[in-house]
Amino acid sequence: MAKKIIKVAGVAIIDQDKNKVLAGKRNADRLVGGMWEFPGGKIEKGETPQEAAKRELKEEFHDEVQIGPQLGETVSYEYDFGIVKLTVFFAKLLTNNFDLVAHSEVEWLSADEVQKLNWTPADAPLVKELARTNFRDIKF
Ligand SMILES: Nc1nc2c([nH]c(=O)n2[C@H]2C[C@H](O)[C@@H](COP(=O)(O)OP(=O)(O)OP(=O)(O)O)O2)c(=O)[nH]1
Repeated sequence: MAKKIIKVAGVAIIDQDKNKVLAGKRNADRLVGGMWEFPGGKIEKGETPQEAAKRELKEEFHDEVQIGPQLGETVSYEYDFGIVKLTVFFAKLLTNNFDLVAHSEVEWLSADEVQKLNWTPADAPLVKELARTNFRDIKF
């Protein structure tokens, strides 16, 4: 049987003063648990990827974000449970609650630190792109 396509939107939250990006560690009991990711989740019917990203941030951190340009290209990655199509946007925080609902921890990283974490395999090309980005250059 053909594998299920799972459309996902995530955010690379950046702090342009500190020139850092935020990574979240997925709660251990979730699919692909314990790995680092771009906070976000599945795009629901009728939502744009940007709307999904904003909604997920509200659900996962109880925070509002402003969505900026896309990071790299949409990534397609085949897991045993389906094919994830992941679109990630740069974003900045408009609030600072950081209630951890879906993550066990978060970390702010400079571009040369991003590759030290154990990211989900789908994220590899996006993390590579982050590693060569100056977050201060991102325009909102
Ligand atoms: N948010 C996010 N998901 C990712 C990344 N990389 C990656 O492979 N995924 C996968 C893991 C999941 O299979 C899927 C996202 O689903 P999710 O479990 O986060 O979605 P959700 O919050 O809408 O749903 P759920 O846990 O309630 O089922 O995409 C990433 O960087 N960020």
